[in-house]
Amino acid sequence: MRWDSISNIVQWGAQDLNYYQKDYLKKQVVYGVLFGIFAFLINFNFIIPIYGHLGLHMGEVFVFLCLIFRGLVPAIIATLLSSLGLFLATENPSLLITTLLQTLVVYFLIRRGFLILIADIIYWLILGLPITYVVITYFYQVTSTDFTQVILIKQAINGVLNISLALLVQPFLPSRLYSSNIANKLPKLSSRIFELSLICIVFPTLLITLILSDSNAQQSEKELEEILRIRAAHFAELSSGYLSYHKKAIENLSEVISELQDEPDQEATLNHWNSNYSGFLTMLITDEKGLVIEGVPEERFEKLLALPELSRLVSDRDYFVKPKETNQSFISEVFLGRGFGNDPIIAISAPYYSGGVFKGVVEGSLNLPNFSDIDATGNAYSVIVVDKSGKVIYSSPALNIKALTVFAQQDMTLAYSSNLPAIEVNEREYLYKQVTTDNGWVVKVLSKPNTLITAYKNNFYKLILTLIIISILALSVTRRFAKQITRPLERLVRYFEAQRPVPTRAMKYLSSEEVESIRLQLINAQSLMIDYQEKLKDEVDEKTKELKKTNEKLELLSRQDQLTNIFNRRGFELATQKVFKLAIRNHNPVTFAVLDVDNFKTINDSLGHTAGDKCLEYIGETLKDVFKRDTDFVGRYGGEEFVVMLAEGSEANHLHLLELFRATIENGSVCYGKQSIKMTISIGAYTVRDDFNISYEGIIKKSDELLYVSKSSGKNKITHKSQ
Ligand SMILES: Nc1nc2c(ncn2[C@@H]2O[C@H](COP(=O)(O)OP(=O)(O)OP(=O)(O)O)[C@@H](O)[C@H]2O)c(=O)[nH]1
Repeated sequence: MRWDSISNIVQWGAQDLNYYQKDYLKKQVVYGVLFGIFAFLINFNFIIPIYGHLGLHMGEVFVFLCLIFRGLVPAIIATLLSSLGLFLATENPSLLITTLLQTLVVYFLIRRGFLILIADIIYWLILGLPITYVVITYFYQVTSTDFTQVILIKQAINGVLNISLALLVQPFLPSRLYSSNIANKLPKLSSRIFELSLICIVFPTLLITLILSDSNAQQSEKELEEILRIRAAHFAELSSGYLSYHKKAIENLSEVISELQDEPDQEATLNHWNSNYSGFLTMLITDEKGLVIEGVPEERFEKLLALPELSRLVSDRDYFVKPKETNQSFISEVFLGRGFGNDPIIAISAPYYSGGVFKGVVEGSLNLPNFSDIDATGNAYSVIVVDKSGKVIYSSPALNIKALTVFAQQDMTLAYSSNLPAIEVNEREYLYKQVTTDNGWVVKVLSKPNTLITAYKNNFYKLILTLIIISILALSVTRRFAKQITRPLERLVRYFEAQRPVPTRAMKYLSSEEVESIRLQLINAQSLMIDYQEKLKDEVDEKTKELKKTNEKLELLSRQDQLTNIFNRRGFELATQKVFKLAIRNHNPVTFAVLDVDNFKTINDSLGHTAGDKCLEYIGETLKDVFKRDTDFVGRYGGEEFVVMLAEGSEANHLHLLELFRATIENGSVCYGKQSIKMTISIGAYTVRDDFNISYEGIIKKSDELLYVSKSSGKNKITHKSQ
C-alpha cells in the first residue's frame, strides 16, 4: 500500500471522529440550554415566598437533573442560565458563584463515589454556608446575627430541597435523556436504597416543616402586630385620658375663677389646683388682654413679675387667642415655654368670665416628661407620640429623640417581615404599629425585629434538628432494610462462588419472590455446571491418556528403526552410552562392532529396493536372534550399516557371537518371490579389555577403521582388535 493512501485513510478516520465529537458536543450544549431555560424560567418567575421577603428558588432542580442525566458541561450551561434568572429576580450576583460552585463540587464528589444528596450536604457545610455568610455580612451588611443564621439555614435547606426534588423527579424522565454515568463506579445496592429512602423522608419533611415554620412565622408576626396595636391603642387611650383629665381640671379651674373676683383668692385657688394636679408644670391666669396676672409655682412667677410687663403678655399665644375666640377650652400643640419656664410643653387653657364677659384665660402647662409615667412599655417596646404638626411630644428614652424635634419618618421594608411596617430611628430598624388619638396625635409603638427573627430562627433550628434525627433514623432503618434485601442475594452468590451447593431449602425469612427465583436458577445453573465440569474432566483424562500413549509411541519411534524394528542410531546411542561408561568404570570387556552388508548396491540395483529392504529386515531379525542378552545391543546406524555392542562376557565369547552372526548371514538366504538372495557381511570389531582409557566416540572410530580393513581385504570377514 502506498504512503498517500494510508495517510488518506487516517485523515478520513480523523474527520469521522471529529464529526462524532462535534455532534456529541452540540447535543450536550443543546441539553444544557434546554435544562437551563427551565431553570431560568422557574427562578425568574416562581420564587416561592416562605418568610417575609425570603423565598425558595427551585430552578436548580433542573441543573441537578442536567448534571445527573448529561454530565458536567451541560450542567454548567444550565447553572449559568439558572443563576441569570435568579440574578434578574433578586439582583443578587453572588448567587452565581454559589450555584456554580455547588454544581462543580457536587460533580467532583459524585465522581469520587459520594451519593448526590450527601455530596450536596457536604458542599453546603464546607463551602456553601461560609460563602453565603461572607456575602450577606460583607456585601449586604446584614448585622442581625439571628437573621444571618436564618438566611444561611434557608439557603442550605433550599439546596437540599432542590437536590431531593431532582432525585424524586429523575425516575419519571425518559431514560433516553441519559447520556452516561458520571460516577466512576456503580453505587452499592444498599447505598441506592438508603438514598431513595432518605429522599422520600427528607423531601416531604422539609416541605412540611417549611410550610409549618412559615405559618408559625406569620402567626408570630400577627401576634406581634396585635401586641403593638394594643399597646399603641392603650398608650393613646392613657394619653387621651391624661389630657382630658387635665383639660377637665382647667375647665373646672376656669369655672371656679369665674366665680372669684378677688386676686388673693385666685392665687390660692391656682396654688390649690397646681398641688392637686402634679402633671402641670406651671399654671397661670391672664386678664382679658393676655397679661399674666397670676402664676404658679410662685418663685417662677415672682421672677416674671420682676421683668418688664411686656414679658408677661401672652396675647399672641394660641392658648390665649383660641379660648378667647371660641369660648372653649383649648389644647395646644407642643411648644417651647417662654419666660415662665423653658420646657417643651402642651398648654391647656380655658376662658373665664365675669358676668358673662370674657375676663381672661386660665392655663396649665402639661409637663411632658410626665408621659414617661404612662410609658410602661419596658425594654422590648418603645413609644413615640407625635403631634399633628409632626413634632415629637414624647419618645421612650431608649430611642434618644428629643421632644419638639420634627419626626422625619423613614418607612422601609424589612426582608424578614411581610405584614408589619418598619421604620428606621437613629439608624436602627424597628417594626411598628400606630394609632391616632382623638386630638390628632399619632402614637407609634416600636419593636426591635429580633423577637420575630428569633422565633423564625428557632423554628429553623428545630427543623434542622428534626431533619438530622430523621436522617439518622432513616440511615439506621434503611441500612438494616438494605442489608435484609441484599443479604440473601450475597449468601447465594457466596455459595455459588465457593462452588458449594446452593441450598435447596427455601430461605423463607428475609427472602423474597425474586430472590427465591434466583436461588432456583442458581441451583439449575450449578447442576449444569457440575455436569459439564465432570464431562470435561472425563474428556480431559481420556485425552491425556491418548496423548501419553502417542508420546510414548513417538518416543519409541524416535529411537527405533522402522524397517528392522531394532534401535536406530539415536536409540542405540541413548541405550549404550551409559552401559558403555559403566562397563569401562567396572573394567568389564566391551566389544563394539560395525557391520556392513557387502555389495548391497548390486542387490538393490538388480532386484529392486523392496528386495533390498527385505534383506535389511532379515539382517535385523538375525541380529536379534544372535545377540539375545540384556547386555547385547544391536542397532541400524543408517543404510546397510549396523552396530553391535556387547558389554558382558569375555572377548572370546564376543568374537564367537560375531562370527556366528557372520556365518548365519553367509549361510542363510532371503526369499524374494522366486528368488533366493544370498548375502555376506563385513565386520570391524574392537574390544576394550586391558586399557580402559577410551571414549565412546573413540571405540566407534576404531571399529569403523577395522570395518574398512575387512572391506578392503576381501569382505565377508571379521577384522578384530583389542587392547
Ligand atoms: N533397499 C534399501 N537399500 C538401501 C537402504 N539404505 C541404503 N541402501 C542402499 O545400499 C547401497 C549401499 O551401497 P554402497 O555404499 O555402494 O555399498 P555396497 O554396494 O554394499 O558395497 P560395499 O559396501 O563396498 O560392499 C546403496 O545402493 C543404497 O541405495 C535401505 O534402507 N533399503
